[in-house]
Amino acid sequence: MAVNVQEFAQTQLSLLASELAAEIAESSALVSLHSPLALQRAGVALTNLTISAQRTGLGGKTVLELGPDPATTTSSSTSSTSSSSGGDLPEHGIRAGDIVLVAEQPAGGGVGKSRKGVGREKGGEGVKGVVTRVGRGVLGVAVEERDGSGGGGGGKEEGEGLAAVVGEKRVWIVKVADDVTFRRMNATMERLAKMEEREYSAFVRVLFGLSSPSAVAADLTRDEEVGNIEWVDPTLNDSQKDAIRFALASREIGLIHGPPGTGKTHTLIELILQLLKRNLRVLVCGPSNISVDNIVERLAPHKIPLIRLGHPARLLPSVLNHSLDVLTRTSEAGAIVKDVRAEMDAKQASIRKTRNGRERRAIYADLKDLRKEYRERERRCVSSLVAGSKVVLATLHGAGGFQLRGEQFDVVVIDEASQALEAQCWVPLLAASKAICAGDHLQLPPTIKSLNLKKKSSSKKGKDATDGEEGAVKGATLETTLFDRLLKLHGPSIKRMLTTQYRMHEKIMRFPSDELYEGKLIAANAVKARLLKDLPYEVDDTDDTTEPLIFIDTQGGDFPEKNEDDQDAGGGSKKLTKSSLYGDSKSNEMEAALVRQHVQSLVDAGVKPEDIAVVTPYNAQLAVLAPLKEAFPGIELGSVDGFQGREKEAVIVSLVRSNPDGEVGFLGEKRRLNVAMTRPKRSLTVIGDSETVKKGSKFLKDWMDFLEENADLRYPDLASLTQDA
Ligand SMILES: Nc1ncnc2c1ncn2[C@@H]1O[C@H](COP(=O)(O)OP(=O)(O)OP(=O)(O)O)[C@@H](O)[C@H]1O
Repeated sequence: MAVNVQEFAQTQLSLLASELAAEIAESSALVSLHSPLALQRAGVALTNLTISAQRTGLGGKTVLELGPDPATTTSSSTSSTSSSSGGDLPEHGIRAGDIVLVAEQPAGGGVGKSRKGVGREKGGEGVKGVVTRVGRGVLGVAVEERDGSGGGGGGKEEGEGLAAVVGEKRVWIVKVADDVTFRRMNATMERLAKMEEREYSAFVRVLFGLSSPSAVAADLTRDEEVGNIEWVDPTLNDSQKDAIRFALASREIGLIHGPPGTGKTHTLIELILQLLKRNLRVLVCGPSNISVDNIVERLAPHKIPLIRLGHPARLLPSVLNHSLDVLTRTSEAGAIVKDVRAEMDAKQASIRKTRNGRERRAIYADLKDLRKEYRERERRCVSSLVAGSKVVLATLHGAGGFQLRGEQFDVVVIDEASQALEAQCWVPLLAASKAICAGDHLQLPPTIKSLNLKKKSSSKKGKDATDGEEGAVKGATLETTLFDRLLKLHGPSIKRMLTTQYRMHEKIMRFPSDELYEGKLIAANAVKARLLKDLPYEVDDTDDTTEPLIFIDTQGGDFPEKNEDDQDAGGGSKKLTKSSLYGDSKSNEMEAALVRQHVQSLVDAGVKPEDIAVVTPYNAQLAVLAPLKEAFPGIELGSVDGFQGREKEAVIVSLVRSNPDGEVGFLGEKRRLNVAMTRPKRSLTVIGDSETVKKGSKFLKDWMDFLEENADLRYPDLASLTQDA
C-alpha cells in the first residue's frame, strides 16, 4: 500500500487550498455580513479606538497601543483625569496571540449604523497584526512584517498608514483567519512534491510505505541498548517505560498512543531527556502553542539548554525566558541587536512630532534601513542561538520559520499528533531522520472547515457549525491524520499504548476502556475510588457526591430539543446574525434546567463551582447554559471539542438530542463521545434522552445500555423542574 509521494503532496495542496478558502470565506462572511458594532457585540471586534502610542517590540516589530477614543466614550471614567486614558474597553473576546486586522474607521462615526465592515469595503486596507497585550483600557498589537503576503494587501510599509494617524483618526480591529499556518503547510507540500525519488531518506520512505520500518525486538527489556535505562523519573509505570524504550529503539518512526489521562506528556518529557542523554538533537512540536508551552514548562526544571520559537505574545509568561525572541535581546549574542533597536525607537517617537509629510517620509526611509540592519543582525544572533541548543521547541507550523531554515534534527517529537493536520506535521518532519508521535486517534481529530461547507451545502439539516464530522467525504481528506495513516499503513507494531490512567474513577473509565481501548486501561490506585466527598475540602455525603456515575434519563418526549433555525424562522436579519455567529445548532432548555438543578445540588453539598464543568456538543446549548456562569461563578462551560485535553473533578454532559426520529447528528461520532465521557475525575453525570440517543449508533446504544445497568439511574421530576423555572 505504498503511497505515491507526489500524488500525496498534490492532493494535500488541493485540499489545503479549499480549506483555506473555507476559512477565509467564513471569516470574511462574518465581517461583511455584520456591522462592526455587531461584531463587537459578538466579541470579535473593537471599534472607536485610537492609536495612543507605538514602539519597537520584540523581534523589531512595531507595536501599536490602542485605546478607546476619549471622544466617544461617554460614561465610565468621566472623572478620570489621569493620562490620555479613554476609559475601559468594552467587553470583548480578543486575546493575546489573536490575529487581527487594524483598519481605519471612516470619518463621521458611521460604524454603529453601517451594516458593512468598513475596512473590507475598501479592499481590505489596514494592517494585520498579533495582539500582544490586553489591558482594561489598552490593547497592544504588533503589526505584521511585510514579507510574505501579510500587511492586508495594502502595499504600504508596515504600520505606515496607521502610524500616520497616531492620536488622530479612529481605527477598529477585527479578528481574522490566521493564514500563516497555511502558507507554511503549502510550502512544505510543495517541497515534498518537487522531491525526486532518489532524494527520499529512509525515513521518508517508511512514512510513505516505500519501505518497512526497521524491526524492533519484541522484548526490549533485554535489549542491549535500551534494556538498562537510567530513568530520570523511576516512578514511571511499566507501559510508559515500555513506550520510551520502544521510542528510543525505533529507527524511523514510533507512535505513542496515550488514552485520556495516561501521562502522555509525562512520558514525552522522560523521552526527551533520554534522547538528550544520548546526545541527540531534538525538535519538539505540537499543533498549538499551549501544547508546546506545556512541554517547555515541564522540561525547564531539568536545566537543559532549550529554545522556544514563536511570537512572544503567544507564549505563556512562564515560558518567555526560553523564547528565542527574548533571548535575542537578553543573551550576550543579543547585545549587537540592541543598539539598532534603540535607534529605531527614537525614530518611531520622532514620527509623532513631525507633521511635515516630506520629513515623515524621510523618517520612514530611515526606519526601513534600520529594520533591514536589525533583521540582519538578528538573523546572525538567532542562528548562533539555535545552533547552540540541543532542544528546540515550536508549534508545527512554527518549525517552518526562517529560524530553522537548513537545520536538521536527529529526532522530531510531535505531541498531540492526532490533533494535527498531516501537512502540518510535515513542516518539522522534513528536518528529521526519525519521528516519535504521541496522540490518541480515538479522540477528536483537528477541526476541518471545508468539510463543514460541503456538509452545509449538501444537507439542509441543521448541524453544529463549528465542529465537523458528519458527511465526511470518503477518500483523501484532511481529516486523515498522520497518526491514522501510519497506523493503517504499518499496523499496530509501530505503536505502544500507555495503559495506566491517572484521572478517572474506575467506574467512569470502564465504558471507554472496554469499548475503545480493548479493555486495557487500568485506573491508578490513587484515582480508582476517588469520590467528590473525598475532595480535599469539606464536602457532604449525598447521593450526588458518593456516586461517580449518574445518568439522568429524560426519555418520554417531555424534554424536546430545539433547532436554532426554528426559533428564527422568518426572522430576517436576526436569523442571519444568529446562524453565522453561533452556528445552526441544537439546544434543549429543559435539559439545561436539569443541569442547573444538578449543579445546585453539588454546590449545596459543598463542591466548589470551579471544580465543576458542564460540557455539551452543541454551541446553542452553551448559549442556553450561559446564565449558569453568573449563578455559579467559577463554573466552566464548554463544548466537547473545546474541552479536549482538559479535566475536572465533576463533569456534567448535556447530550441535548431528543426527537421522535432518533436523529442524533454529530453526536454519533464515537470520538466526540469519548472526549465527553473521559473529562471527569470523580463524577460524571450524563443528561440525555436514552430513547432518542439509542437509535443513533451501536456505540450510543451500548453506552445507554451500559449507563442503564451501571449508573445511578434517575428520572427527572417534571413538576419540581417547572417550579424551579
Ligand atoms: N507514572 C506516573 N505516576 C504517577 N502519576 C503519573 C504518572 N504518569 C503520569 N502521571 C500523572 O497523570 C496526570 C496526567 O499526566 P499528563 O499531564 O502527562 O497527561 P497527558 O497524558 O498528557 O494528558 P492527556 O493525554 O489526558 O491529555 C498528571 O497529573 C501526571 O502527574
